[in-house]
Amino acid sequence: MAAVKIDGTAVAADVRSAVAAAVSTLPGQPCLAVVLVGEDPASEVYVRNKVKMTQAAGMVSIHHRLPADATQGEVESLIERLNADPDVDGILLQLPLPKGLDADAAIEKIDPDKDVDGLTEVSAGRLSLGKPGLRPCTPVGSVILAKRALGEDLSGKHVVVIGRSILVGKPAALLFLAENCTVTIAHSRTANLAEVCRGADILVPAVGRPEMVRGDWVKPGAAVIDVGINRVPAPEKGEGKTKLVGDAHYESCAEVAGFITPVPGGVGPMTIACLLRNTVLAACARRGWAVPAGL
Ligand SMILES: Nc1nc2c(c(=O)[nH]1)N[C@@H](CN(C=O)c1ccc(C(=O)N[C@@H](CCC(=O)O)C(=O)O)cc1)CN2
Repeated sequence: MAAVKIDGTAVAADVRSAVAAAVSTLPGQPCLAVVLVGEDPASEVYVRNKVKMTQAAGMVSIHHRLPADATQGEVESLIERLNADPDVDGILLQLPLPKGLDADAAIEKIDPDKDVDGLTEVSAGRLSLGKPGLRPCTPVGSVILAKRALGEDLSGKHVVVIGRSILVGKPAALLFLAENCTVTIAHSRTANLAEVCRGADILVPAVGRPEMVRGDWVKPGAAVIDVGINRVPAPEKGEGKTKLVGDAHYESCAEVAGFITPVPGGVGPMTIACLLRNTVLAACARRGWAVPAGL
């Protein structure tokens, strides 16, 4: 039987609606500042969408652009200005940064209470200690989609996350652990990777290797939450054309899985929706507002 497709675009729209409804009940407007350095075309699109969706949710959007030859000092002093600005609730530094800039050092300058990407060491520490804090957006989106597939209670499910990146793999593993799942982090040195994956009730490929996970890696009925977004050549669409594929080979995995997220239209759209949610949570925590119900 073919897997049920989990429509991340629709779930993300639900999350954005819940954010907009929550914002309309707040005593003020949360504000998100997005910093884009350079002219990476994909980043331009993501930032444009972030600005548009922030405004559509009733929040204030500030967009700062720096040239590709901006210095580390210029990036960090902009972040420090945004830290000091009482009107700014969330700061997002769009990644990747142009070559020559140190993204980790720049991220570390972000006030953890405004770290709506959940990427600072303080945010990572809060997550690993199970303390309240802002959580990385894509991993949060992955957990929400897993719950849409399998129900709110994920306790006891065996989750295999493939990949150990700071942006996705490690925080996703910790978030599933917080849901009382049994979590395995697999990676490039994992022995018998296919066999490890076949043990998963929830399989989360997050390695950036196009269509690496095949149907025979999937336990019948499992949920595949595909975090990979890879642009690959698509000669079938014409010369020089490309398409997006996940880290899972959709057709073969869908034959075996119970649920699967597509690419595009799966985890990707959840990233911005969860960013908007984090901005509201950051604003409530900083300004002493109660978190509206439904968030
Ligand atoms: N500071 C950050 N930088 C980056 C992050 C991040 O979470 N924080 N993630 C990615 C880019 N990203 C948001 O910034 C992002 C990626 C993908 C999508 C998305 O909706 N993808 C669509 C396909 C879009 C397309 O056609 O190209 C999908 O999967 O359906 C949204 C946001 C790296 N940088």
